[in-house]
Amino acid sequence: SRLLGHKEACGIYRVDYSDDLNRQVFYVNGILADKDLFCKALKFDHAEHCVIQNVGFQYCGLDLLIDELHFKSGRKFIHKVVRQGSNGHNFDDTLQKATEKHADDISVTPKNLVMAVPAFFILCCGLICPCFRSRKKETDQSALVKDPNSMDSTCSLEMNFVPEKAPGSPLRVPASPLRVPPSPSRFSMSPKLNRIGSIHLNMNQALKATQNFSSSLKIGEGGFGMVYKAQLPDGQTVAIKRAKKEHFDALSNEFRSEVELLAKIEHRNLVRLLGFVDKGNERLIITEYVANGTLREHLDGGRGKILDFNQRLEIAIDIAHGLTYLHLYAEKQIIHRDVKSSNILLTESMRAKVADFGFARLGGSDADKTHVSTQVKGTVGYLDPEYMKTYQLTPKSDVYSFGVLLLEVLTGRRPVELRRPPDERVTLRWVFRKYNEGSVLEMLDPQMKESVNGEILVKMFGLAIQCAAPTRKDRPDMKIVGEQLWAIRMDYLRNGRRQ
Ligand SMILES: Nc1ncnc2c1ncn2[C@@H]1O[C@H](COP(=O)(O)OP(=O)(O)OP(=O)(O)O)[C@@H](O)[C@H]1O
Repeated sequence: SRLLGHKEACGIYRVDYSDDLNRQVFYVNGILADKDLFCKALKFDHAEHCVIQNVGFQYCGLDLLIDELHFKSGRKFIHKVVRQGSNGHNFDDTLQKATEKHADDISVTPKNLVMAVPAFFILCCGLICPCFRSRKKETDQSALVKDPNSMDSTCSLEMNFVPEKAPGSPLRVPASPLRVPPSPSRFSMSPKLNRIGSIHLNMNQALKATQNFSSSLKIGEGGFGMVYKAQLPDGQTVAIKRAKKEHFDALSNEFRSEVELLAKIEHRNLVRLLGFVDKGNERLIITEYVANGTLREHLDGGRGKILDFNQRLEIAIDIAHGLTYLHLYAEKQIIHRDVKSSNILLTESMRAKVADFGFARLGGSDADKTHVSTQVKGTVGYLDPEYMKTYQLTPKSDVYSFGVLLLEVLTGRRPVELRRPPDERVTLRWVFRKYNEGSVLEMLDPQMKESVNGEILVKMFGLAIQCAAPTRKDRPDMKIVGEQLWAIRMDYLRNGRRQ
């Protein structure tokens, strides 16, 4: 048998484990796995004469090998070993896919995460400024490499509106070309958008629906501007986002991007675009109204009842499904770019919808194109460090943000909490340390009174950490994340509640 050092290629599977405080956690190709699968992978590699240091043979009936190995005392984490594999089935298929994709990669080791996290922290501190938000101006470099498909390169978007002086015209205008006045201006109707059958409001109608943008109907405010709850004559309640005037120039691309992207998608876990107004000094987006506030508000306890664990799991699954749709099933791949808890809206039945596509970008459409080069946008604390470094945007940037968000869901903490002691300020860093110490129970949101089985928590935290891996190739696809969460939920419902 060969004794391998780090990063040497051998075997089909990359196997990792940790056994802090007698809690064993197994991974195969960076994905949480049960012991059987772990041992299967390990034995396979062993049969291939690939033996790795500290890999947990003792759990798999391979004790004879232990003497050959130089086990260190205390915590053990290991790694790396990848080679082209053979076809498997079920979970093996996933592993196989991951194996092929990760061939040259460094996996999420404590070592490289520990190295990445201070860098992440430094970045956070550098970017934190007055608000926790970074919307960097486009750099020369990114402008040069900008993808032609990027929304930023759209010169003008023709917008859709009904003439303002159409007395008595219904607010909901059926999509009919006959209603579309041809207009030479850049605000004229887009045939493509008109076909989607959105609600079309003119400014008078929008003013009426929002009672002149009454502060009593204001439901929120974001970077884009104010958001109002509005009632249409047919009784339908909608949300209307109104751009701040001073941001018109800066927001024009964002506005167009949001309208175009939202217009194309329909999924129960994504906030639906219903209409838009782009007229003179006003830019409005009309979306479905989601009644129960943001996920962040619920985590902060600002909505009364504290989310229970099952609700948190369902919310995480909903978000994963919404993002999977954007990444895989939308007409064109869409990368959200601003996945965060304040962009998740909850319905009355506590189902989650992903909102705010203001930063969204179309992903690479060519088969061989893996990323879009674009300006860095998003929110500090959620930003993929690799994207910040390379300007290369892929769906894995959303996976990273989702990982950070999942930690919020589990701990209730924000990604960065400056009022905490220094070693707890960056939630991801704190979680990683606690996770390695085997203290998962201590990380659970203290507002949540119920007890959750430690095994379930290990899986959840493990998945979140993996999503937030510093290198994108070590992060699972959103679809796999959804499947994993689903499996964890099944497990939880069967036997995850602690007595
Ligand atoms: N469709 C909606 N239904 C109900 N409430 C909404 C809707 N959209 C937004 N809101 C409310 O308005 C607030 C502001 O939303 P908005 O998307 O403009 O900003 P944000 O996401 O909080 O911040 P930013 O846009 O700067 O990232 C939200 O936090 C939410 O409370």
